[in-house]
Amino acid sequence: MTHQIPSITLNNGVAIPQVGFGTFLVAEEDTQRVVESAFEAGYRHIDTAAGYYNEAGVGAAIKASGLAREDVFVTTKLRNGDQGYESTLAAFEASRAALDLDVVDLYLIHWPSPARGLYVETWRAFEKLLADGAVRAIGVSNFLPEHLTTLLESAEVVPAVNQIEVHPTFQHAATVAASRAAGLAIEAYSPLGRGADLESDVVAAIAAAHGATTAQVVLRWHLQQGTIVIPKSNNPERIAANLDLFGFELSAAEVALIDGLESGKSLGSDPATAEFSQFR
Ligand SMILES: NC(=O)C1=CN([C@@H]2O[C@H](COP(=O)(O)OP(=O)(O)OC[C@H]3O[C@@H](n4cnc5c(N)ncnc54)[C@H](OP(=O)(O)O)[C@@H]3O)[C@@H](O)[C@H]2O)C=CC1
Ligand SMILES: O=C(O)C(=O)[C@@H](O)[C@H](O)C(=O)CO
Repeated sequence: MTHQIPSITLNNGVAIPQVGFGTFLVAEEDTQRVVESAFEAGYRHIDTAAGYYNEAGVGAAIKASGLAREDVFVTTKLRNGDQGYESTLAAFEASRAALDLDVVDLYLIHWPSPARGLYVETWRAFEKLLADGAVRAIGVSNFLPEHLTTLLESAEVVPAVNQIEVHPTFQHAATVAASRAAGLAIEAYSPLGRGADLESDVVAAIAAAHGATTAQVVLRWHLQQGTIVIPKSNNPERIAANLDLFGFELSAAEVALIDGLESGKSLGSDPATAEFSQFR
């Protein structure tokens, strides 16, 4: 099945496919196979991170796929423990080598890690990587409005994206609004609520009305708000189905019903305090 995946144009003119494939918890030894199957299903945007320890598998899949480099969009992220000017530049080189790429499409500060007090200095290194042409776009992840405000006070380049937890039961409205107001695109991580939001009766009823899966309905809800999504699955049928999103449209009333599922309960960690040992 081939899909026409729409792109979002970032604030520096770079186009990012609106649906990408997430690779958190895909083991290094499985990554090449899983990412190759994502390419076969039609994905052209892969989301990895130094802290996922699978960048080499992503790079191997790109090589094995035979796809033209310009047809694949790769995001990776800086580990918390690598924040700082020189350490960021060194960590980027390690990621670039693991991915076996000359240029990374999008590089993100994975978490603000405010206890370290280094994200502003780290951003200066990101700006250098962008100026040097080593990356096509730079952005942040898990930045709350207060972190964006601090960063923007001294940033020369406005981040292109904020990759944050967004799904029907946790819509993160204040952070989405602050990010969009500053010109950042929103990338929703855990877009399916790690599978939990698919259990909703509201979503199930809408899915039945469209002859779609619950995951397709939730992903359409994101897409119709201009949000970039990076669902993850290890299951080949779900990998394919999660990209088959362009044969139906939710009505405004259906979107509003899903909006009503907000619970305020995050499934992840609080960016104000999270540090993460695996991202040391
Ligand atoms: N920047 C950050 O801090 C973070 C970034 N991320 C990124 O976002 C990606 C996605 O987020 P993630 O937390 O994995 O959560 P998702 O919302 O993508 O949910 C993944 C879960 O949903 C299940 N699932 C996927 N598709 C379907 C389907 N069609 N029907 C039923 N169940 C389904 C998967 O199971 P199965 O595999 O069995 O299909 C898996 O258990 C990550 O892989 C990572 O790349 C995630 C967290 C934090
Ligand atoms: O997946 C990521 O990118 C994350 O940062 C999180 O999933 C984080 O590692 C976490 O939630 C650990 O429990």
